Amino acid sequence: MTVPFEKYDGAGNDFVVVDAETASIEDRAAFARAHCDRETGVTDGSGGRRGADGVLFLSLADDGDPARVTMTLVQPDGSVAEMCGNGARCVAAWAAARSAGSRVAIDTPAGSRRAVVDDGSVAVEMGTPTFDPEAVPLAGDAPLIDATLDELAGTASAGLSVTAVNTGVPHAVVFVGDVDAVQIDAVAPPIRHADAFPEGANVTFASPAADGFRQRTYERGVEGETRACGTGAVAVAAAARRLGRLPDAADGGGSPCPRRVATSASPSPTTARRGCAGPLQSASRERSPRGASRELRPHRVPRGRGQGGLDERRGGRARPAARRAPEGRPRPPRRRCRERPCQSGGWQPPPRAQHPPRHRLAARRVRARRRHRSRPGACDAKGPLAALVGAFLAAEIEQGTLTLAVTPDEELLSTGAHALMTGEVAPGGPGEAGASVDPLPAADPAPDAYVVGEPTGLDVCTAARGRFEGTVSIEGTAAHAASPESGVNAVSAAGRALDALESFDNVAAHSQLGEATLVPTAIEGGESTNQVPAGCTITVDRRSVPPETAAGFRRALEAQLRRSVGADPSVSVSLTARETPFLEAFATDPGEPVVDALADAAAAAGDAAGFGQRGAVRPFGAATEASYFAPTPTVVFGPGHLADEAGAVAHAEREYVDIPSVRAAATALRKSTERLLGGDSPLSN
Ligand SMILES: N[C@H](CCC[C@H](N)C(=O)O)C(=O)O
Repeated sequence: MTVPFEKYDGAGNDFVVVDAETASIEDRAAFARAHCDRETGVTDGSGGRRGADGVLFLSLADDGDPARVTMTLVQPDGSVAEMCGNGARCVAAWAAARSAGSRVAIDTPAGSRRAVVDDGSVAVEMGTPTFDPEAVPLAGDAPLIDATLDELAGTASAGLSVTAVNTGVPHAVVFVGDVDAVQIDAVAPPIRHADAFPEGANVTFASPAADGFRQRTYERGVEGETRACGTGAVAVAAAARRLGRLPDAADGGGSPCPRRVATSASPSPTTARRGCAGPLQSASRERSPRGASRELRPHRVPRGRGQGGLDERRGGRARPAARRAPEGRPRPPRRRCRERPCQSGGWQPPPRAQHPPRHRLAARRVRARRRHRSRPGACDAKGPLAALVGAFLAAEIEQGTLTLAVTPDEELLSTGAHALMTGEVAPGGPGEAGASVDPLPAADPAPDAYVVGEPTGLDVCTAARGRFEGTVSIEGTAAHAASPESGVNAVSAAGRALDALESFDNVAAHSQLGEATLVPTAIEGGESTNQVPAGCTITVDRRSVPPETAAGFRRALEAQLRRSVGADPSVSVSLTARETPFLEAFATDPGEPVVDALADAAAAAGDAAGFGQRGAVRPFGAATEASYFAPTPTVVFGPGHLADEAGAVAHAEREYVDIPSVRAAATALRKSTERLLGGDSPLSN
């Protein structure tokens, strides 16, 4: 049998291209193994390279704009790759040459990708890179960010720092001083086959260059180095951004990192920029070596100009902000407890707060008018912050470390908490351009517990639902409404999709949080009243319960919708992109010492202040960043209420907090801290 083929080259990645509509090949893996071989494989007779980096089997749908093509890349070892950046560019050029328009929709196993072919140059939408361990995929349940793998000890790749990212396919990105000096055939295979990557990984080395990075990739499926790799280029950009290795933005601000990254027609290095603004501060208290001093100091601050206690003369490290007098006790073993209230836009005194004379405070409330949606007021979360600061300053601790961290942007993207926990300053996050911070969990020893400040009415909240927003995209084929059979109606298919959303049942009811919910909140489709609509999107709001993650939800929903809607039209689900992790569901075991200690102390303080029964252990009713700190035991606690008998309080014009409840919260936090960091601490280490 003779199989017609073409040979395409994308930035150095070369592919055999076979039109799957005209050539039917039974064993695609055997075909690819035979014809991609660099010694004995195909040649196009023009003196070019023998063999290929893979075979692209392509099916072009009948006319449409954009042209729609299904791409299957079978690699030299017979495996199928979910995505290939340079392959996709070749596919776009191939499809555009066979259709009228310049726009192409490429269906890959990793999802649908749009491409534009313009005068010989091809730009392909590359999707959103993810470090989510489930999506990479990784064997463990923590992201792999600039970390060494123990299992590489004794191999040629021992000690290399790896960052795992999925850009359609998994990549292990390794930054080195000089990519040209890397013995890639020796160094890459141990990483490519590491147990950490249950489905293997492409291994991409990168080193800084004048205008970006130089890159070399050892490809899974090729089992060798290729001359270029599009998903690898995106992986370098994503990892560089995550690790703060991108050059500063020229203007020192803004967020020029694109959400979507397109490979260009030339094999140029990848560059991207970022900028950040706003403070991130935290403070630690611990015994000095002689047990003598306590200090309040910025614990971690961004490198850069002197905001938030920075001192350039000290190489950008924090300078002490305040000290307290020596106490002269011996230093016991270190132990940490973290406290972290969040505040959008940095901490500010409550706008128009009233400060009556001290002796009259008990009967008065601080009222604050919200001037802007992103500036929460008195109870969300200035009251909780005041209580945490009060407790932090007053607590008598006998052992361990108590840290107060104040981070901005809780209401929107949680860039402050994200930086605190990962060391990564997301675009638009706190600090200067190119900032980095010391991640809190890297402290030695790691934290035992976190208390997140929120208005809980002095109750101890141990769980909360997560919140994700996603878009269901249905893509059919447009046709004249007079002959509907010649099209594929995306709006009709949306009916089947809505039914499937009703019955979506991915996760069992949670003991503390009950059922997850899934609500379609917006729907859009069709362009003209006499046309079979080709596209329809449904926006969905998911309130999740453990153990569901955002990535798991997306995958499960897409699978269910594909089952319900069928193959044509195509259905995909994407999560609304954000620069920081989603606020996922969290649940702390109510038996944890931090829960007990705070519940007892809150009950006593509430009682003493005449508030009646307080300190109940219950779920929190609003979104919270607590999942950023979990699975370390985390509780949400503070004075004030999200709503009272007269209606909404938090985020409302009438937002207020009772000063006596701020005092009671501070007392509860102080007493519970003293119990947790006292001589008879119930903490285990
Ligand atoms: N070998 C890769 C896929 C090809 C990626 C590459 N050629 C690109 O340009 O993105 C894998 O199995 O994951």
